[in-house]
Amino acid sequence: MNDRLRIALYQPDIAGNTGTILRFAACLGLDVDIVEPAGFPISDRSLKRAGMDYLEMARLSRHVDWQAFEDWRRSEARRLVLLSTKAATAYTDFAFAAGDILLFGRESAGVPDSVHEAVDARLTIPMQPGARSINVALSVAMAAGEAIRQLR
Ligand SMILES: C[S@@+](CC[C@H](N)C(=O)[O-])C[C@H]1O[C@@H](n2cnc3c(N)ncnc32)[C@H](O)[C@@H]1O
Repeated sequence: MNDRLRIALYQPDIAGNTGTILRFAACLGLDVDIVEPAGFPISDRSLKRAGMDYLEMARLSRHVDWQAFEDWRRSEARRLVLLSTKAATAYTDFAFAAGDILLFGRESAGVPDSVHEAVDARLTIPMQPGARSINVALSVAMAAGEAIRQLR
């Protein structure tokens, strides 16, 4: 196993967000996992528009479903760290480690309870009272930015 940070997207359903995240990850040297099914084909025009030519640089692994992703992750002995609006620990209070996978939920529904329970840690980005959630690509940038800051 290499010690790069990874970004995992659970069944993403907005192609433009995934393209933005793939561009971000390519620029920063992060690997990306997509846990399928996604709500769009990987050839989607919005994904290509947001990811631009950075898609060619992106290190993307696709997993056919959650079980396939989990089997692979356990074989690599990587920690899985979920970013969730329902977590109690602030992402800035967590000690990230090399090789961690930061997991983000789908835009429409986050992750199911079974996934919430399967992870090693659950973190939140504190928001103002009444705010529901941050765009998933922005939450990737915030959490990955903090992990990179700690591990630099
Ligand atoms: C648009 S949000 C999902 C909203 C969904 N209705 C829910 O209740 O989870 C998409 C993903 O972005 C991440 N996210 C958004 N805001 C967040 C926050 N304040 N803290 C941590 N993660 C957040 C989470 O991974 C979330 O599953």
